[in-house]
Amino acid sequence: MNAIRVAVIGAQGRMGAQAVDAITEAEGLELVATLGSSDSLESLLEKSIDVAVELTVPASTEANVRFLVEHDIDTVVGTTGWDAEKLSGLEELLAKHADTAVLIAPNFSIGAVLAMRFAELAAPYFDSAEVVEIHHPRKLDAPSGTANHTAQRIAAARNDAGLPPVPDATEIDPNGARGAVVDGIHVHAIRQQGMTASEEIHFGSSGEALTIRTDSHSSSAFMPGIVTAVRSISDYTGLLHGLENMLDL
Ligand SMILES: NC(=O)C1=CN([C@@H]2O[C@H](COP(=O)(O)OP(=O)(O)OC[C@H]3O[C@@H](n4cnc5c(N)ncnc54)[C@H](O)[C@@H]3O)[C@@H](O)[C@H]2O)C=CC1
Ligand SMILES: O=C(O)C1=N[C@H](C(=O)O)C[C@H](O)C1
Repeated sequence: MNAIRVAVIGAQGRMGAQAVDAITEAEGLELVATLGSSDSLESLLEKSIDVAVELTVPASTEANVRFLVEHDIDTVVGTTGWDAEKLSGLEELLAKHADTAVLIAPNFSIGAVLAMRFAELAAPYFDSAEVVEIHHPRKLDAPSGTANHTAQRIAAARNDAGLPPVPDATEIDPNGARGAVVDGIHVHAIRQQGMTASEEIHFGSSGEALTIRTDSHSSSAFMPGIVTAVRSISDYTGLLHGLENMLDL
């Protein structure tokens, strides 16, 4: 069987550099292009790329991914900053490229993917739910893509179960101490030197609490997920939001 021909975009970044190594070492994958911020995406078109891995910055990712879809290249995206409007625009574009797939994965770590699933399962059983994410201070966006995705999934599970809004008597909060609110779920972002990425999901009901925590101690946590996604994306078409869609969770 022919090797899957892979390009990494954002190859000089923290994630991109590790992805280059992981793809180079992975059986059945062949790294054929690495692009940095000054390289043109056009250069990919003569290289018969099967899968592009996009690990850049929130300001660049949408244009990069749209270019790749327009040229029918399956794409695995780790970059954050994908809001509902950008996702629906991408879905519309993918509808015109019926054989092409894009995975937008807020988090490639299996621990984080499972934590989100556990949170979704727990959500209908608790009155209160809040998300706390902790990242390195170089991170450009807040709340993290993972925290947004977690809050959205908790909110959807609560909604499906017919739960009312989370209880909260706060009337006075001039400085935003209650954090961001994503689909009715409060999300708090901490930036801490020495951290890679962590998330805590706090649930509470009368007399009890449940805390789910996931820690990524280094970017190596994300590499098996990237390799899995690159290997399986050709089995899909359209937009997949979250690695869980490829893991049968
Ligand atoms: N989904 C996941 O599991 C993970 C996602 N991330 C996300 O991945 C993204 C990248 O993270 P890091 O590698 O830590 O950031 P980074 O800042 O170290 O790397 C980003 C790289 O992209 C390059 N770049 C910017 N615009 C570009 C363009 N148009 N074309 C090509 N390269 C371009 C920059 O020059 C830089 O080298 C962030 O959005 C981060 O939140 C980070 C870790 C895990
Ligand atoms: O910027 C990071 O580092 C990370 N970004 C992703 C996010 O925003 O959720 C994934 C992980 O948390 C690391």
